[in-house]
Amino acid sequence: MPARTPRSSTPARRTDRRTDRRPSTANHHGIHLLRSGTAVRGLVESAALGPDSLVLDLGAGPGTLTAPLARTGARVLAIERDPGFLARLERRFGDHPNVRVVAGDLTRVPLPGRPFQVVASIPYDLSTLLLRRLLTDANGGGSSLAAADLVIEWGFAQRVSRAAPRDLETAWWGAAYELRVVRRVRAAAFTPAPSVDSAHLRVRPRPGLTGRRVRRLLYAMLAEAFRCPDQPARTVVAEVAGRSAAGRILGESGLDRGVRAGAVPADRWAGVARSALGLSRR
Ligand SMILES: C[S@@+](CC[C@H](N)C(=O)[O-])C[C@H]1O[C@@H](n2cnc3c(N)ncnc32)[C@H](O)[C@@H]1O
Repeated sequence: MPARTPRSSTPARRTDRRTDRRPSTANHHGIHLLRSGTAVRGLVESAALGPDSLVLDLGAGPGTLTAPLARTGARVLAIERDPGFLARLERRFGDHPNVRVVAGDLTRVPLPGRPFQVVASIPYDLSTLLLRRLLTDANGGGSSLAAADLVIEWGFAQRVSRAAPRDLETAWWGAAYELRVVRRVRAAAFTPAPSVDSAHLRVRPRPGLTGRRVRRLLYAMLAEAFRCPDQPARTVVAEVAGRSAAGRILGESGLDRGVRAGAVPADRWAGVARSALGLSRR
């Protein structure tokens, strides 16, 4: 895929602000297009799409992912805001029966109301914002995301997929969703190559966490745990679920009595919340 200089000033694949690292590429728009067939195939296969699926290609560029997504038979929304890329997408997919090219800004384009998947190589600088848009919050607000396979900056992927997250927001994401790095996507897999590697991040909602009560309880525990990560997890559970139940809940969840709240893996908190409500942990 030849490098192409878009006409707009789109800040596409720039490093997420939290990392302070910036691609050193000469491409002043910072747009890095996927050119690795392995990475593209890995994303599309992981998504396991079929004719009933609705999939969003967020930041579709020239259609590198849009084309293999369309071949699965899924309905594809290719969302892009760069006029040059949009014209190219229209030329390629304007007559395609299951592709709709959407001119829109990823920060505010309306997301579908029905369950949808995302397969996309998203702009680095929108990574946090897009996860916030896609992943549901403790009150069930957010989108109808069923699954996502994303190419994001390696460091950001490591941060959000840590077993023991360091902040409340990533702990919530890790508790409510399985966030797994499937593979490293080397800088050379893009043209032009950015200065940092990327990752294929697989995002799937964890089963058994759809109810409002369990989500609220889970969030309350995480909030208490991250208010003071050095306190024992037992204190957190006692605070939220009651002192008398704390021992039983910890035992059922297989957590050591003395473990620090900040050291408990995010997915274990999901099990704790389910135990606290008398739900089975699987
Ligand atoms: C990393 S490139 C990926 C392009 C293509 N999907 C690929 O894999 O080669 C990110 C794309 O997002 C687009 N983009 C950046 N910011 C955007 C925004 N706010 N709204 C819509 N598209 C945006 C860029 O124009 C660019 O095409």
